[in-house]
Amino acid sequence: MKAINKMLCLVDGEHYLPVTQQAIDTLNNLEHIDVAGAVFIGGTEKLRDDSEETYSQKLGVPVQFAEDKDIPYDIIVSMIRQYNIDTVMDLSDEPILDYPKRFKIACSVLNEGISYEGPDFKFEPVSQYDIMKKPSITILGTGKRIGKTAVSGFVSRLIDKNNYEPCVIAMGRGGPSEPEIVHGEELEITSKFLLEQSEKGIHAASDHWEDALMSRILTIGCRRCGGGMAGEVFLTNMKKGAKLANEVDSKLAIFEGSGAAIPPIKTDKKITLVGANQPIETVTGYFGPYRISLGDLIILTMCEEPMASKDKIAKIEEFIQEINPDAPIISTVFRPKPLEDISGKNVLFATTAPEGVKDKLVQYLEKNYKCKIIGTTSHLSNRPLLREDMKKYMDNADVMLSELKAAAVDVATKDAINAGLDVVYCDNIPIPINDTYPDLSKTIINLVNSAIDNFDNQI
Ligand SMILES: Nc1ncnc2c1ncn2[C@@H]1O[C@H](COP(=O)(O)OP(=O)(O)OP(=O)(O)O)[C@@H](O)[C@H]1O
Ligand SMILES: O=C(O)[C@@H](COP(=O)(O)O)OP(=O)(O)O
Repeated sequence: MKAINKMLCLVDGEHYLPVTQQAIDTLNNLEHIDVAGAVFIGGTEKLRDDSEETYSQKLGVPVQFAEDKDIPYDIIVSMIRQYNIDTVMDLSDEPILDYPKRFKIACSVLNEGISYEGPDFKFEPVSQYDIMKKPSITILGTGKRIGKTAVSGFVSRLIDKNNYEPCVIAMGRGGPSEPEIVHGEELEITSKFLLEQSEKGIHAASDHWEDALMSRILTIGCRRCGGGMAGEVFLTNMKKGAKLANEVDSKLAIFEGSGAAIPPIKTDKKITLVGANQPIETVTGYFGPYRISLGDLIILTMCEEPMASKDKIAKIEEFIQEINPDAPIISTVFRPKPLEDISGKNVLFATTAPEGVKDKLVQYLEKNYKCKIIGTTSHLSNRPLLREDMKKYMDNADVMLSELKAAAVDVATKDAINAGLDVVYCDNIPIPINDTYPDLSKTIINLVNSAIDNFDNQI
């Protein structure tokens, strides 16, 4: 049986009161809707009386007024809680609400776990299915390639080393049709093995292969198609993957988002990744604040020039602090870490990192891994350009060093093996930009411990 939908309406004084009243009556006349209250969010053009009492009487529902000229985001949230609201219905419009204000309302409403609707839109909080029978965490992000897999690898290795026995469940747009277990803890995942997988038609650079190779733990690969503005996916088999995660030999599950899509599984704690390289409005506007508010720990990635200036990093940190004051924030950069010894070798380095940081990464590799980088390509995700770049340098290289992403297997690994090169894969390690931030490893262990406490307290 369908439950009654308790609504909170957003109204304004730019509408003539009888018009708003008709809209509320129309909603209330529907059997499944109960308008439990209204928030007067501003506007005086057609306002004849500005008392909460008169408005409440005329509209037939409790009304609260904005106390100042800005949109009363806090009153909307407090009324949602007070009246146990299911849906916020927007009966206002320009000029009181513009797009940025509506997104801000949407983030506040979705954060309360309810829907925000207007005449031609409906936003819903991301699905969170309650499946897990062991402690779990989520790693989600505000965009594509901002380092979820890199951080997930760092987290899994760290907690594995500390005997928490994690497994990782990843979903990707190249993931398998049935959730697939990869025993990273047992399998020897070599370049030849990955190439064999790729030749069977599998996306062998998919996130769960990367996780398994980089972290040497059990991973479960899932797929997803599409991603909504607030992080919902159109299709995924991650629910099945979560059930599998309950059964496998591990004590803690790490769910990894894909792009800006959020794993649809209810977990005990969440880490939100924010890319300092992203346009600032993607972080501070649209559904960036929603994702940031979901995090119990916020890791800012790519915090260096040319992706982000000091000023931009400070602005993002300040914004995060304002909207999610309880979550620790740690600003980081990534540095490459080859999985095998490449000292003394002539290396061709393939990455998806932007051209602008290439020189920094090359210097870092040469200094820390005593190799000679004789050529690089940042075209790992563009097969024709990658092939062209590889041809230029392959004759002089001993080793193909590549991230395990995009065309790393079907092009980089394949062509390198054919040319007689050794293939070594390369991880990306998050490193805090200075020591004013909380210690990354300790903060992650604290988060994992509180996820375990949270799980234990719910049993
Ligand atoms: N110093 C750096 N500066 C900028 N980008 C870097 C740097 N080092 C590595 N990168 C890039 O950061 C990205 C991290 O990718 P990763 O797969 O971890 O992100 P993701 O958020 O999991 O991506 P997806 O959305 O595909 O799941 C890679 O493209 C990598 O090349
Ligand atoms: O298909 C996958 O597993 C990932 C990784 O793809 P590549 O990095 O290998 O392209 O794609 P996602 O949908 O998360 O962007």
